[in-house]
Amino acid sequence: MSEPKYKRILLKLSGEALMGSQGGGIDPQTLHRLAREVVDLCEFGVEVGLVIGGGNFVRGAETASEGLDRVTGDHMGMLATVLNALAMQDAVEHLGRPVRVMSALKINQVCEDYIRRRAIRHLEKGRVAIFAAGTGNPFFTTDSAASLRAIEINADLLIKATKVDGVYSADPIKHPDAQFYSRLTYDQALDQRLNVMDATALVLCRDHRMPLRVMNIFESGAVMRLMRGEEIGSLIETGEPT
Ligand SMILES: Nc1ncnc2c1ncn2[C@@H]1O[C@H](COP(=O)(O)OP(=O)(O)OP(=O)(O)O)[C@@H](O)[C@H]1O
Ligand SMILES: O=c1ccn([C@@H]2O[C@H](COP(=O)(O)O)[C@@H](O)[C@H]2O)c(=O)[nH]1
Repeated sequence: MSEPKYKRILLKLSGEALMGSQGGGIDPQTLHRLAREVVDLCEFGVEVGLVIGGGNFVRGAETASEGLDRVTGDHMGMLATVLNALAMQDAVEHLGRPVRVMSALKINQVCEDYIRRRAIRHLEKGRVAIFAAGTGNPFFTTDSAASLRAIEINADLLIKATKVDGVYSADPIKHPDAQFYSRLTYDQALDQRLNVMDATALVLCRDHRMPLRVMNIFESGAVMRLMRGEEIGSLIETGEPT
């Protein structure tokens, strides 16, 4: 396929995967590999919005269980996503691709504020737009931020690139014999509590008919193959009303 199957995508990258084999932080080789893949997608003609998690640094729910105030922990988590976004901006820029970080929290000496119309303009101009600081609100996750931004920028597809190959009947890390689903509806994922993505994010995508592809972040070149028309990972869609 010489034309990409999807014109505009929102790619959600797992923060935790960025740490590579290290116990935390950012592994430079993993960062570079992912940046290369993003730039390759742009060169193929895909407009790419990115959301990167913060799990390689802080998760508010985890720090709360250790005694830190939940909202403070969530603020720390959102700032962690800014660290990842800035690192990715640098890596993408080094590969010669124009890129902008836009933050949901105001830190405009470091990066741009998130303004929807500006974000769309960046994408139209072929710049990678990295949406940092999640939704800007505590008690949410970057999965919800990814769903929100995908809908706002009118993406053709939301991709969650994570640590597993797709959606299973149960968490495949805890249940290696779980069944793989290549296609399912949001209602199925919600009813069966298939926790590959949080419920808020799934409901938002379902209600706005945003298709979601869940795939493995560690499989090099997989997003490009998807753009070339291959079936990779699991596709979640809004079912037809009964
Ligand atoms: N039914 C399921 N199918 C597939 N994965 C599942 C399922 N239930 C739970 N999971 C887990 O969900 C995880 C993906 O979500 P998680 O929020 O942990 O990661 P992420 O959003 O990619 O990372 P980060 O929070 O670092 O950005 C998978 O690694 C998998 O272990
Ligand atoms: O809208 C949001 C997004 C994120 N957070 C906090 O950041 C961390 C890291 O994000 P992950 O999705 O877990 O990678 C998250 O655990 C929250 O603490 C937030 O508060 N609001």
